[in-house]
Amino acid sequence: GLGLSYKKDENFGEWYSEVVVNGEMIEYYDISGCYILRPWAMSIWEVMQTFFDAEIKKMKIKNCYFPLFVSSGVLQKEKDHIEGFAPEVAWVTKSGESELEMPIAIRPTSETVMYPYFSKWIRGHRDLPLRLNQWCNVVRWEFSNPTPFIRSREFLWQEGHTAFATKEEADTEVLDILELYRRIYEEFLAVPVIKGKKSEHEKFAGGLYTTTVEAFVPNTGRGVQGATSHCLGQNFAKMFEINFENEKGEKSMVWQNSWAYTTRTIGVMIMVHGDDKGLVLPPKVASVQVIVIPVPYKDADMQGIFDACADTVKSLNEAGIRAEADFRDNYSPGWKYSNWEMKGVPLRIEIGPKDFANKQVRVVRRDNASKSDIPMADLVEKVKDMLNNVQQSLFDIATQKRDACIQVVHTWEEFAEALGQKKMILAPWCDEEEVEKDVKARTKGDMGAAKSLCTPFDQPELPEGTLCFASGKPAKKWTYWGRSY
Ligand SMILES: O=C(C[C@H]1NCCC[C@H]1O)Cn1cnc2c(c1=O)CCCC2
Ligand SMILES: [Mg+2]
Repeated sequence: GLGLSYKKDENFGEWYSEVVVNGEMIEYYDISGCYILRPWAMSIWEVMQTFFDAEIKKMKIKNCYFPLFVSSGVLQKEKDHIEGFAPEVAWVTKSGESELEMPIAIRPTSETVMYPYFSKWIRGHRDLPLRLNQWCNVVRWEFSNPTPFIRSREFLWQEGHTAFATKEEADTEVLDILELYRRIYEEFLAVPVIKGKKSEHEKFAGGLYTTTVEAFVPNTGRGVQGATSHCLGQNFAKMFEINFENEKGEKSMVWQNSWAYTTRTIGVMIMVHGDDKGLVLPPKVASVQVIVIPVPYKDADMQGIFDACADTVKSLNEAGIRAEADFRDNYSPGWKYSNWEMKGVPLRIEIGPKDFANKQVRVVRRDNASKSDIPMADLVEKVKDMLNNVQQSLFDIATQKRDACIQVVHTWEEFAEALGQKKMILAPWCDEEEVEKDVKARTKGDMGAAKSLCTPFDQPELPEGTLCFASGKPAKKWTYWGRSY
């Protein structure tokens, strides 16, 4: 039938797999871990891309495109960068029937593709800052359970790669980009995130430090890294000899950043807002914000009703609202209601004989199913307000639900209990990597181990003498912990 056969709160994994297909976002593909992004998903990616691309252009960052393929020698150049990840790298070994002389890697990320050319292009301080971005796909042959949008073997992203003369400039840009990522989640996807720094153990090994926006999925009690903005320090400059002559004529290495967000953003939004009727799309990213449906009646003036629907769509479109009408004559209104609810369209407008006679329309909100009758004369303003209310309400409710999952703890017992309750845990930590590894070891299990998610920039008060929840040593900071994707 039309509805979902799994409930979000009972079978989350099955609910998610079903809702991404029934909502016409994803089609499963015959290669495991690879998915077809249908237009209903691609349009969301494009809304975010339009915003982010415009913002980085304001920062004088330029788009480029580097090859998909990486030669083996270059890829192996940075051992710690690749060491832990080697099994994830996909290789081309043949063309047709013949073996390639040298296997060629498919980019899992583009540091090693780009940086030999950064070295060639950057000679003097006038060549700095060099700030490039590319919108592309990358391939990582993941083995843990593939999940549409959240963990796939190929995904779309943007990857920014920048080089500066000073660390200060790099540090500033890291946070400027992280703020854009926060805006993507909170202003577009209506998903609350926490800005913070990754631990030494969780950061990108090739970099100096990693900042992150951390989201959380209440249903699974798992944190999810929403996007990352790294300062690479001078590590890659050393490796790839990216030097410049500064104003004093001295030769020095550049300071670099790299930053990315991916199509994982869409999966997080679905997990947070979706319900048992299907997707629930925040208006900002919905390619159809309002669907207008004629409600036929046996001897009613249907032409008048169809015209009213067309006029409604026209006036909404002229006001910049993405509206469509569903005139398909082979489906009942009831079928259409369920179909567009499954696809998560924020507002539905019904126009039947009574509405038409009273020069009003019936508006139904997808997020809370509330109904209201609006005079046609006030329609555009009222719909604009309703769309803003839906956007804000989705964010407020998601924030309340996320906050309800946060548990502050001081001892291991409290930590273990909160973990069992699928919480995101805020705990005082001594900031020692050995202790972090110990937490992972002590929480290993079939649900996956707990790990540090981030040390929030917004630090609560840490009273003198507070002890680390895991080691009992003097705590240095408050850190979020939990299971993650
Ligand atoms: O990709 C990065 C760092 C950086 N890459 C560029 C964009 C920002 C940020 O993601 C880390 N990383 C993750 N995953 C992998 C690699 C890797 O370098 C390399 C090998 C395959 C898997
Ligand atoms: Mg990975």
